[in-house]
Amino acid sequence: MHILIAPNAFKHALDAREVARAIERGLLASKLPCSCECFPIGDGGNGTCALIMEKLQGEIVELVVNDPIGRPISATFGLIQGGQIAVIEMADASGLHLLKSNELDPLRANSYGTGQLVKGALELGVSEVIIGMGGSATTDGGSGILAALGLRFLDEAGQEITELPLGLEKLHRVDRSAMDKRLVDCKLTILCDVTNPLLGELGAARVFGPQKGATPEMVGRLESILTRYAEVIHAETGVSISGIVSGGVAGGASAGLYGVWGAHLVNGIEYFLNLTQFGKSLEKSDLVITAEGSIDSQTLQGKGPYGVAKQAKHLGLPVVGLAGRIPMAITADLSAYFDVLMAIAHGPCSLADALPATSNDLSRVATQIGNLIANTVKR
Ligand SMILES: O=C(O)[C@H](O)CO
Repeated sequence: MHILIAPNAFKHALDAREVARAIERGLLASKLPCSCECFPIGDGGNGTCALIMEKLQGEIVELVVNDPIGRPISATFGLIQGGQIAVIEMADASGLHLLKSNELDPLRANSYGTGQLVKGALELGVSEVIIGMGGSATTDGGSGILAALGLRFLDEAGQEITELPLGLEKLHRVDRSAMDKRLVDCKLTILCDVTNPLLGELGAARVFGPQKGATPEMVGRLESILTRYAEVIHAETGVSISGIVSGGVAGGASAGLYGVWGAHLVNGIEYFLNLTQFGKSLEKSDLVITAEGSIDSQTLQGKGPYGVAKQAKHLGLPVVGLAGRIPMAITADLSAYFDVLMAIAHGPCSLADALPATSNDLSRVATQIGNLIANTVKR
């Protein structure tokens, strides 16, 4: 039996590669004679571009850029297709993981460093930029990225606003005249990790602001800033960004880049699986195991395990989903994609106790699955 192991990362516990290895370890320790292929996946968030680079064997370029709160850090981007396409991971320069909890600063954290990476790629003459978005520390609507590319944010008196995103409370208009001219001929594709819109109850500030340190008062201010930002971009470009699907990705950076640069917003996992030719590995497999910290109805909104299961089901393959948390009742929607959905915990425990046990839990459950199949096949 050939088993394809295609998990996402378990946030705060293991990256996708480690998850895959833990499952593989468990299967190989079982009674099931099997071969495994580890195919860790990414849906736009942390680690996605590193996995793309690994699969496509791209060239890595290193640059010193600003982190979300303006400190210099070393970040990388990748070049694929003979240097024609740059692959950038927003979290590399602007990620939440770069800040300690006492450094979170949602009104001032910005995406300027990601813009510096884009500029670095343009310097090398790329004709397309792919940005994996998600896992960001910012709620600046991508104003930092756009500022690094020459967009000027002006107040009513025509003074340039440099403190992003807080200064955008006074935003009156934007000036595109000094923007990098190379953007015109460069395609931008954004791999989106969620479908949330820029504004409103399900928007970037309300849903993701709190995990970036925003208090309820800050969430309100960020929502007003993004509302004003959307109005000003609309006035300048004629493009409405307030309600577009996935406009709330990475603090609204997807929306800002859609409005000003004409970015193509795509489902992160689908794009990832196509780019890395996941289908070829599927064709060789008898069973697929996917996993993520949590698998529930949200997963079906386009998250990693859903993308994997969808393609596997298209070929009629059985799919096992492993997660730290699953719903009490498995709905028909979920069972249409996951033949078996299992929580991996070894007993009732707090998240703090569960996280360090993730690797062992995954291996133990994988061994159980392997043993079950081995015994079933024997009979
Ligand atoms: O970066 C973020 O805000 C979240 O991952 C959603 O995109």
